[in-house]
Amino acid sequence: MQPMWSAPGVSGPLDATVRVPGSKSITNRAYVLAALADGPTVVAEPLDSRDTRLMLGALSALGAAHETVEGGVALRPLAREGTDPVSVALGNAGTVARFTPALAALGRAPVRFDGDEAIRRRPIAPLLRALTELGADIDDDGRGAPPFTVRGHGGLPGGKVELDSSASSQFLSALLLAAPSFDAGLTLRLVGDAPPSEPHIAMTMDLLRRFGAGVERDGREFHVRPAALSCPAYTVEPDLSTAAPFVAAAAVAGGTVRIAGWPENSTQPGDWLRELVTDLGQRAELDGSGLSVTGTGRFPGARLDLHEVGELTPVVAAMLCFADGPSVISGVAHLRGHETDRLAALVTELSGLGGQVEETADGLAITPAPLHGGVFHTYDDHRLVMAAAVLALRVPGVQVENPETVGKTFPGFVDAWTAMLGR
Ligand SMILES: O=C(O)C1=C[C@@H](OP(=O)(O)O)[C@@H](O)[C@H](O)C1
Ligand SMILES: C=C(OP(=O)(O)O)C(=O)O
Repeated sequence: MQPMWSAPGVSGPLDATVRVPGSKSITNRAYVLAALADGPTVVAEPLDSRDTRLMLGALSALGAAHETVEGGVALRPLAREGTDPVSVALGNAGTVARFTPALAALGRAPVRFDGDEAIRRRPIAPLLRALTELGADIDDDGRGAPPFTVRGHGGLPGGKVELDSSASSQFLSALLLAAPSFDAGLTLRLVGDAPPSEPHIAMTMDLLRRFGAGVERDGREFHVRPAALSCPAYTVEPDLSTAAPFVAAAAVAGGTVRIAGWPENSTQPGDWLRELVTDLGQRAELDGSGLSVTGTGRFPGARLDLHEVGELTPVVAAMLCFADGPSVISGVAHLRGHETDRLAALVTELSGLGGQVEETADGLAITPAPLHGGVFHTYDDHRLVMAAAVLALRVPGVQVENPETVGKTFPGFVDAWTAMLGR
C-alpha cells in the first residue's frame, strides 16, 4: 500500500508566516547557464529537490562539476572533451528532459537520456526535430520520446529553425538557453499554436541576459547571438508556484498568510496569484518583506484562462471547489502532457470527494458541491499533493496518497503546511 497523509483541516482563521524554497524553474535555468558559462558560478538560495538534484546529476554526467558551498551551489563550466558513453537520468523533470539534450550535442560523448515511465509519455518530439535541424545527431528509434541518445560532435552549427512549441514552452526555452553556444547563434520562428507559459519564456530571456547573452524577440521571432556567458553569482527567488497552496489557504480558510521574500518584480507565473486573489475579493499586500494575503473564506466563481500559468491549475481548481458559484478554467489542454494527465486526474479525484467537475476541450468546469473525505490519489504529481492539502482545509477525512511525491519541488511541504496550521 502507498503511504497516506491525513491532511489537516483548519480550526480557525489562519495567522502564519511561511518560507517557501527557491524556484525550480529559476534554479534549473541558472544551473544550465552556469554549465554553459566561461567561468565558475555560485547559485545562491537554490531549490534542493528531486528536480534540481536531477539537473545537477545530468550536468555532472555531461561534465559540469558542482559542489555545495555556504548558501548555495558552485558550478564549473562543462568540460566538453570526454568521449566515454554516459547516461542522464531524467526522472519526471520536464526541465531536465527538455533543457539538457542540447548540452549533450555540444560535447563529444554519446549520451543516453531516460527517466520515469511518465517522462516517456511527455511531449518532446518537436524539440528533438529542431535540434536535429540545427545540427544535432540524435537517435530515438523514431519514437520522438525517451529513451534517446544524443551523440556529441563537439558543437552545434545552430542558425535558423522553425519550432512548434504549443505542447510545452520548455521546447523554446531549451533552444534559447543553449543558443549562445551555437556557432551561428539562433534565429527561431514559432509556428503552430502559441506556446503556453509565457512567463517562463520571459524568465528564460531574463536569465540569459543576466548571464550576458544577447537575446531579442519580435513577436514569434527570436534571435540569440553567439556569446561567452558569465555570471559569477546568481540568487534564486522563492518559488511562487510552490507558494500557491499557501496563498489559496488564506482565501479558503480565512485569516492571514504571509509569504516571506516574495519578490517585488518577478517573471514567475505565480506572481499572477496576487491579481487572482484580489479579483476574488481577498486582500494581497506586497512590501519589502514579502506578500501578505488576508482572506475571507468566501469568494465568487470565476472564468479563468490559465494558458500562461498552467502549472497553477491543480491548486486553483481545488480552491474554486469552495467558490460561491460555478467556475470555468480554460487554455490548459497541454496539461494532459504534464507530470500526469492533470485534467483527467483532477476530474477523477475531485469527483471522488463529491465534487462536480467536468473536463472540457481545454480545461475544467467546476460547480461547487458538498465534498466528503476519502482517498485523493496523486499520480506521482507534486501539484496534486498541494491541491489535496487545500481541499482538506475544509473537508474532513482527506487521505492524500504518496505525499512524498511533493519532493519533486518541495520536500518540506507537509511540515510547512502543518506549521502554517499551527499543528
Ligand atoms: O520552463 C519551465 O521551467 C516550466 C515551464 C512550464 O512548462 P509547460 O510550458 O510545458 O507547461 C511549467 O508548466 C513547468 O512547470 C516549468
Ligand atoms: C509541469 C511541471 O513540471 P515540469 O518542470 O516537469 O514540466 C510542474 O512543475 O507543474
